Amino acid sequence: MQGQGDASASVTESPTGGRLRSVPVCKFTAKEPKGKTIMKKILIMNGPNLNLLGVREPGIYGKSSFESYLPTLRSEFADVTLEYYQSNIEGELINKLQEVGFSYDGIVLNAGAYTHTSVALLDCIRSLKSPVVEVHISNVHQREEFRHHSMISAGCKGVICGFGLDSYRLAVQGICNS
Ligand SMILES: O=C1C[C@@](O)(C(=O)O)C[C@@H](O)[C@@H]1O
Repeated sequence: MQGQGDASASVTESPTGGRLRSVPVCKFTAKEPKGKTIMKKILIMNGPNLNLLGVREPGIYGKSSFESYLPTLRSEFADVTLEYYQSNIEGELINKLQEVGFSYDGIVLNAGAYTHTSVALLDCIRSLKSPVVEVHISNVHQREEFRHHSMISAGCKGVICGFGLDSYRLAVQGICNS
């Protein structure tokens, strides 16, 4: 928590007659009134084709849309503001990451197929202050070989895959715990 500092320096006589300059002291006062809790802010971001969850390959990704899962997730983290953003466009994902990535407590990112291709997303993630957790619904390591490599993992705090939509809950929990 940040507070407003009141820095002051003073000069005193030392026992040996010399003059001592004291180190400036910061007296911090909490900005928030007592009892007010500050909600953590986490963005959940889905990349291309994840707007089709529930419709797209249900045998792999399940039968629920993300929008229908979100209220359950929010109710499990009542003390966290969980925002949601989806785009099929790489540049839009980057714009959003840059917008929130210097102030939010964390980002849960399922970059979809951009996971396996996007140097631009990796560069962006590496530029941010907020921790990013990479998420996949499916276990990408049990699937085609081109899904085994992630371009973005190296910039992420952690990776969760293979737990269906529960992967998102585990990622939010991971951010809250760290
Ligand atoms: O779009 C997706 C979804 C995915 O990220 C997953 O959540 O399992 C796995 C990716 O390989 C794929 O391109």
